[in-house]
Amino acid sequence: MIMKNTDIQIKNISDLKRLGYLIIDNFLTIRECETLLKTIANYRQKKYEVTEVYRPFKERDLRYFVINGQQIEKYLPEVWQLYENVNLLVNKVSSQVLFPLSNKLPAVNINIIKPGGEYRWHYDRNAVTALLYLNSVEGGELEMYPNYRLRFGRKNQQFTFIQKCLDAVVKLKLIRYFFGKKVFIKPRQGMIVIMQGDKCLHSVKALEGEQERINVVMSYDFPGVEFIVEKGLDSYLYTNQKGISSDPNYV
Ligand SMILES: O=C(O)CCC(=O)C(=O)O
Ligand SMILES: [Fe+2]
Repeated sequence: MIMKNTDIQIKNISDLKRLGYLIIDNFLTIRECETLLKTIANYRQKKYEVTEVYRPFKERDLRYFVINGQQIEKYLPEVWQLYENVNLLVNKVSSQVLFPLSNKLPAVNINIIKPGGEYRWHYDRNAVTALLYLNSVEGGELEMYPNYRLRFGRKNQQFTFIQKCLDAVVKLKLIRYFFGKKVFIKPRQGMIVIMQGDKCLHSVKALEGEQERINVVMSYDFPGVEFIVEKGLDSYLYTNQKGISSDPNYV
């Protein structure tokens, strides 16, 4: 079973709070990654659900394939187990008590980006996200502006109009250039990146070469957090449903 000892010594344990993100190389061994990749390949061979999502977007599109958390719980229990194990690590490095999301669809995902695919600029809706990279690829860097958000506060967990405006301003290329500090993280097999997803503006650069980019995206939050925007964002991220024009992260 893939079960990393979460008691590993982490030299840069304070990075999450200090920088907004933390990188642990070789969190999984090459062998563990290859085993997971094989399990995912078997899942795909059986023609279980993998949703293709393509939404053109200013500057960078959302173009990827995803296996959602409901499918993972049912058909890929080892990945669900990993999600629960990584929860311990996330609590340790954040010094917080966080939990898997109660909405299983976005809780843990396998993202598959094909050559030319990319992932739009965004904030995650949850507090902490762990990204586990199962292979090393050309291009497809995670680009991030850590701790780069002006917060106006939330009303009933719903983003206000003012928050939407603030986000739109800080996302502007020129504003990012002058006020942000961009970090590039090249996907390396077995590496895990833990970040404050709702504070770090991030995206994935277009993938180059021939190989697919496969990673596991694990989301955690405080107990009882519910997102009013949930239904809209779920169909935005996990389906190709038409007629969703604006970003349902905000209302
Ligand atoms: O794949 C990555 O590196 C980031 C994906 C991401 O930001 C997300 O799924 O929310
Ligand atoms: Fe994200």
